[in-house]
This record gives sequence, C-alpha cells and structure tokens, in this order.
Amino acid sequence: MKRKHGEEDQTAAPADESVVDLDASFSNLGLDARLLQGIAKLNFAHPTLVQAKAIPLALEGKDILARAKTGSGKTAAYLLPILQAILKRKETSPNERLTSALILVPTRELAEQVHRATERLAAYCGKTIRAVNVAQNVSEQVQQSLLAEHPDIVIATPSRALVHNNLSAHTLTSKVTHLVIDEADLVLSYGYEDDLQAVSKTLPKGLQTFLMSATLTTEVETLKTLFCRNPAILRLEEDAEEDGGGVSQFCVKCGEDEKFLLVYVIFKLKLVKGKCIIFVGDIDRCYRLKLFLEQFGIRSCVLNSELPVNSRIHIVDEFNKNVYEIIIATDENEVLGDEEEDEAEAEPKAESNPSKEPPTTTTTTTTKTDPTPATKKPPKKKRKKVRRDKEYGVSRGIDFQNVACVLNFDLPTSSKSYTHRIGRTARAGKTGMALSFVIPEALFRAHKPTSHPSCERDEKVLAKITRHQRKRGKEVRPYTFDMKQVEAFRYRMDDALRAVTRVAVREARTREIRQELLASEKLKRHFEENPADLVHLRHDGELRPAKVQPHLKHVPDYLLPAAGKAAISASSALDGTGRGTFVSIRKSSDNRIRKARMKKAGKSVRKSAGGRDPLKMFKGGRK
Ligand SMILES: Nc1ncnc2c1ncn2[C@@H]1O[C@H](COP(=O)(O)OP(=O)(O)OP(=O)(O)O)[C@@H](O)[C@H]1O
Repeated sequence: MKRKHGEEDQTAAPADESVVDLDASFSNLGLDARLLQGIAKLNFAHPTLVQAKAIPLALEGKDILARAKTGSGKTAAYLLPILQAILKRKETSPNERLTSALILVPTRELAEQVHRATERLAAYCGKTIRAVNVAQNVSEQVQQSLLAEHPDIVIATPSRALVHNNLSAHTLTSKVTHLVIDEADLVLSYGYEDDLQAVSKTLPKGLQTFLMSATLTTEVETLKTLFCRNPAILRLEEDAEEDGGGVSQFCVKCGEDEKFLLVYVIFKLKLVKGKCIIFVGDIDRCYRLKLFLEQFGIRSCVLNSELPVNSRIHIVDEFNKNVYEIIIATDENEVLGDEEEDEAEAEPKAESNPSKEPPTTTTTTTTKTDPTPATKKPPKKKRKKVRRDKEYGVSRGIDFQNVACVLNFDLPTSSKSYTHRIGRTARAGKTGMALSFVIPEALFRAHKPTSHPSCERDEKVLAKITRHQRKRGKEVRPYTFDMKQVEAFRYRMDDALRAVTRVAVREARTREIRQELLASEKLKRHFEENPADLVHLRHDGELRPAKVQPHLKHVPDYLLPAAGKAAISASSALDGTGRGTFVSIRKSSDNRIRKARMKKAGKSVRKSAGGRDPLKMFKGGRK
C-alpha cells in the first residue's frame, strides 16, 4: 500500500508531521521485534497512512482521534501501540495479571475480526499476550471465567462490556490503561450511548484513548468529549487515484423490475469480474433475490441479522477464501445521517433518537442480560417470530477481502451508509467498483406496491451522495445499459420472478434459518473438534421453495446480440475498475482445466473473445 500526504490537526503534532515520510517502514516505528515478525507474517510491507501517523503519536502516550477511509488499516493502527505497551509492561512485571486494554466495537462480527487481528499481530508473542472476545453468544459463566483470568485485552460491544463490568463489580475496567472505540462514528447509532456513558464512569483516570472512524460525525465529537483528553486529531485522506486504489462509482436509473432484469443480465452473462456484495433493503428481499438468481443457476449466500452469529462469521470467512462469489446482505441498523450535514455542523448534537435504534432487538443470539430491550411492541397475532441480532452489521468495519463490486440493489437511505457500504470494496489499496440502482421518483410512484419503501427517496439520497463524493474529489457516474438489448431477457426475468412468490420467500427464509441454526448450534461442538469439516458446510445451497424451471438456467443463443455472442461465451466481464476492460469471472486455472479436458475428449476449444466487452455489445456505456 502506498502512503500519501495527510492533514493533521496542528494542535496535535508538530507541523512537519503533516507530511508522511513515504519511506516509512514498520521497523522505524520503534515496535518490538516480536510484533515486527507478526507484521511480516501478514505481508504488510509498509505502514498505511493512518498507521504511519497514529502509531508514533500513540507510542508517545497521546490520545488519538483518527478519521481515515474504510479499509485503510485502522485496526493495526491502534492494536500495535497497545500490544507494544503490554509487552513493555510485561518486561517489568511479567507475572502481573490485569486487563489493560478494552476495545469496544459496535457489532459481534467486528469483535471477532478484531480478536483475530490481535492474535495475528501477537502471533510471535507466545503466551505473553492474551486477548478475549466477550461479544459472542456464549454463556455468561464461560465469559466470566475467561475474564477471571484477567486477559490483557478484552474486546466487546459496549453493552457486553457493561454487563461484565457490572457482574464483576467493575474489575473489568478498573486497571484499564488503553481504551479503543472502533467505528466511533457508528457506536452511538447502535443505541449504545447509555452503555458508553455508564462504562465511562467506571474507567480509571488518565487512560489513553483511541477513537477510530471512517467518517467525521457529531457522534465522534460526543465521544471525544466523553473519553479524550486533548487528543491528536488525524484527518487522513489518501489520494486514491495516485494510490492505485479506490472505488469507481456508477449508478443506473431504473424501475423496480428492471433491477431484477439487470441483476440477471449482469450475473448470468458474468459482466462483473470477481466477488460481489449485493445490498438489499430488507431480509425478505435477500431471499427474494436469492431465489430469483437461483432460477438461473446463479448461486449466492444471504447475510442478515436473523442468522446465528457463527453462521455469519463463517459466511464472511468462506467468502474471503473465495468459496462464494455473491453475498446478498441486508444493511439493517443502517447508519443514518449525511456527512455533509455533519461536516457543515448544520445539525444539532446527536441525541439518542428512537428512530436510530436498530429495527428490532429481540434476538436468539442476544443473551437474556442484554440491557437494551425490544423497542417494538409484539404483534397482536401470536406468531413465532425469528429474532434478530441488534449487534449485527456487515456494512461497517467488516473486512471483506478482494471484493470487485458492491452492488446497491436498493440504495441506502443516507450518504454515510453509502460510504460504509462501498467501503467493503477497494480495501487495503486495491481497486473496486460500486454500482447503485436508483429508482426515479416517477417510476417509484408508478410501481409503488412492488418497490421497496426506502426507494421513495432514492433520487434525494443520490443527490446527497453525489454532492458528498464530489467534495472528496470522487464522481458517481451514470452507467447506461442499452435497455433495448437487455429487454430481450425480460420474459425470462418475468418467468423467474413469477415463481418467487411471497410464500416461497417466507418458506425460504424459515428454511434457511432452520438450517443455519442447526449448523450453528448442534454442529458447533462437532466443528470445534473437527475444524476441517467446516469446509464442507456451505451456505450458498439452493433453497428451492420456488418452482424449479430448468430451462432458465441456460441463456439461449438467440437472446444474444450477434456481436456479443463470442464475448459472452468467453464469459467476459465488466471490470471493477470501470475502465471498460473485461475479464472472465471464471478463474483462469478453471479455464485451463476445462480446455485440457475438452482437448482430451477430442473436442475443439473455442477461441477466447479476446476481452470483447459484452456490455458494449449491449451498446451500453458510461456517460
Ligand atoms: N500496512 C498494511 N499493509 C497491507 N495491508 C494492510 C496493512 N494494514 C492493514 N492491512 C489490511 O487492510 C485491510 C483493511 O484493514 P482494516 O480492517 O484495519 O481497515 P479499517 O480502516 O479498519 O476499515 P473500516 O473503516 O472498514 O473498518 C485488512 O485486510 C488488513 O489486513
């Protein structure tokens, strides 16, 4: 990853530090040799901008308030100084057992991710450093016994930290010297304000605080007042163009049914190269889209708050290992608010607003002691409701690796949310693409019953997103498909959509949860004993409650424009860079194996289309 110039609060550091030494290396940061080994094992060649800036200041003992873009390496920026401090302490008092670092994160997925990052960075520290994640859904007794051993680092959501702190009469926080609030711009929107207030009262004086965030918000200000003493403020923008990384952003104006049409064409013709995360407006839409794609033989997994946390983590892991290519995710607990307003300080200080509460809080994965009770009244009709996890959230912080495209099937309702969603691609200096479907107001009114309600404001939200991105020197460009050519696929799309009835969606939803609960709970012990078997547990299997129409799985030749056939048969694809280069989604090794097999069987191998662009064959293009 290359590093660029950053802007830094002048009160926080000498002026000459506003320019990062481009030759900075981890070995110049004064870190322990064991940590350097851990860093080398992770193949981090150079510190990222936020790491190069934050680590030296943190090692001097300064509080850090850092805003840096999504995927820029903020986790290691706070973990390394904390690990360094623990190693130093252990040199003088090797037998002293105390929890000196508390890391608070908004979601369970993120807690797990931070825990793993800690273990990887501390991999060469032997048993000197112990970290525990208490955000997971294991019994309180188990967690308490883990905490009783006073691990050096505790990772939790604010509500879990408070529960344990109360249970242990504040011994969890009593000796803490380092506090991190990761995704500081989000924790308050998760309804954790009271928990954080309560935790802050039990913290010892003079501890070092890290507030890490991707966007600057009034929430971060609130936390700064609550937890920091004169922090070093880092506002870091990496120049994505020069950096070789960054997200190319596109939008397509279309109606509700055209969303399905386009998604069918995009995936069936493999116009997107590589892995894709599709964000939809709610859980039902996850299954609706999954069942729809299934009709065409396109496999995908769903990710939403109803699934048990173990399944969610496993899905992300497997996706990162390239087992799956498409995830359809909800963005429940969406981040409300718009950066523009925050940045202009037009809005008053954020209060805990009931509308900002997560949609529902009764959950199978939340333990009884969860202090945030359900906010919605139970429905009159006594129906066994599947519970959702209020500590769910995949659009923020989760390190999805090598994602080529984020597809906003349903646009989020705020520009902040958009920033976090598209931050799932182009991470760690890579490139990526974001494509958003936007329903114009008139089309929304015309098809109101079928469109997702949040789409009513699509155009207004897009205007905010565009303004905000432009301020940061980024463009959201329109992508125009030649709808005449795409239209040829409509009757197949209609066929498939008709089969995905409401009943089919409901059935699929119930079946998936049943399957995942079974896998998550009953098989948990088995997988603990036989971790290798986890490989065989797939989450993208067919759910099949919709009528199976085998003919839809193939694209007949007559549907393809003559010029496009060759390109499509070679599975060309829209490149995530948006620069119009088209490469196969199929891995080249797969191609080689296929060709070798065909040759062996005496069949002729069709020549590649040489990167011809099927989207161009559709006469579409960016304006
Ligand atoms: N110095 C480095 N060199 C190369 N890769 C790095 C470096 N530091 C971190 N990474 C990788 O970059 C990815 C993103 O890191 P991380 O999750 O810490 O980003 P983040 O800034 O916290 O993102 P978000 O705002 O979405 O939470 C991870 O896969 C991580 O392993």
